[in-house]
Amino acid sequence: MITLDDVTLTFPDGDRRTTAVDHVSLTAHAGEVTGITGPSGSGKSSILAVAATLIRPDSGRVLIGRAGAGAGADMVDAAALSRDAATALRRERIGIVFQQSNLLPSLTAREQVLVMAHLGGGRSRRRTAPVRDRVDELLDAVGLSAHADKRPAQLSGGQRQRVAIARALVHEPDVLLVDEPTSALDQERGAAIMGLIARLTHERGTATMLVTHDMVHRDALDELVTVVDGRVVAAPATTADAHVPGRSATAA
Ligand SMILES: Nc1ncnc2c1ncn2[C@@H]1O[C@H](COP(=O)(O)OP(=O)(O)OP(=O)(O)O)[C@@H](O)[C@H]1O
Repeated sequence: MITLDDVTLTFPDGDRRTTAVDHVSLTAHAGEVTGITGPSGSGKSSILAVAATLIRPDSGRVLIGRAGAGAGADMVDAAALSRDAATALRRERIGIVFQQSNLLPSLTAREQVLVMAHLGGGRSRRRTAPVRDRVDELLDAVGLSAHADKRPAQLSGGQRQRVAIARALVHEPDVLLVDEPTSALDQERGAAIMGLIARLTHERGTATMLVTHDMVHRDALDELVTVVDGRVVAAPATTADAHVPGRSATAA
């Protein structure tokens, strides 16, 4: 799981500071997709950057723990780590999928994932499996076995996102952070990517935090947090009892 505990983040803004994240507390549980939504500029990407240890917050804790670890035994406060230790934590325990898939143009789909598997430590719980087997298993899991030898230019936008997802999962991270995964996709491909993220999250037990402004894909989220002006305005709700404005109108 990952917990942001009373996190505040400000940025310099002329001679004052802008508060991008304002005392935010939220948790993404293992095996669940927690969506973060809200208007443009509300702080969604900033929350994700703090969760990813890419930006250190002004205050608050970023607690990361392994799925199944009892009573916080394996919890680390990423916000309190040195830069090097945060980098190591990110490599080993956090997978990140950005809006654009950021693939290397010269590498095939398989090579993109292999490179990531060889980079950094990682501490796969299935270390016994050779790296190549793990990579091929992941490519299969994201539905890309038939395209493993293609380069990004030969893949569709949705296929490129699938490679990015496989790459983010190759270390079997505790936490998966996903920023607007459907922004470059049409609705059908977007729904397929969201369904894939939900399935892999449930199967692999990752604590997935996913930024989206698009409630079309609400059903793929287990929980939903709404952020306005850097603050959480709606507590996480389960799929069963969440009321999403406009959802019933869409269904009608
Ligand atoms: N690097 C930065 N330097 C200064 N201000 C920043 C920086 N990054 C974000 N901000 C400010 O912090 C606030 C939150 O921005 P953020 O990008 O987190 O919002 P967002 O909800 O992800 O927006 P969008 O949906 O448009 O991507 C905004 O006021 C933005 O201008």
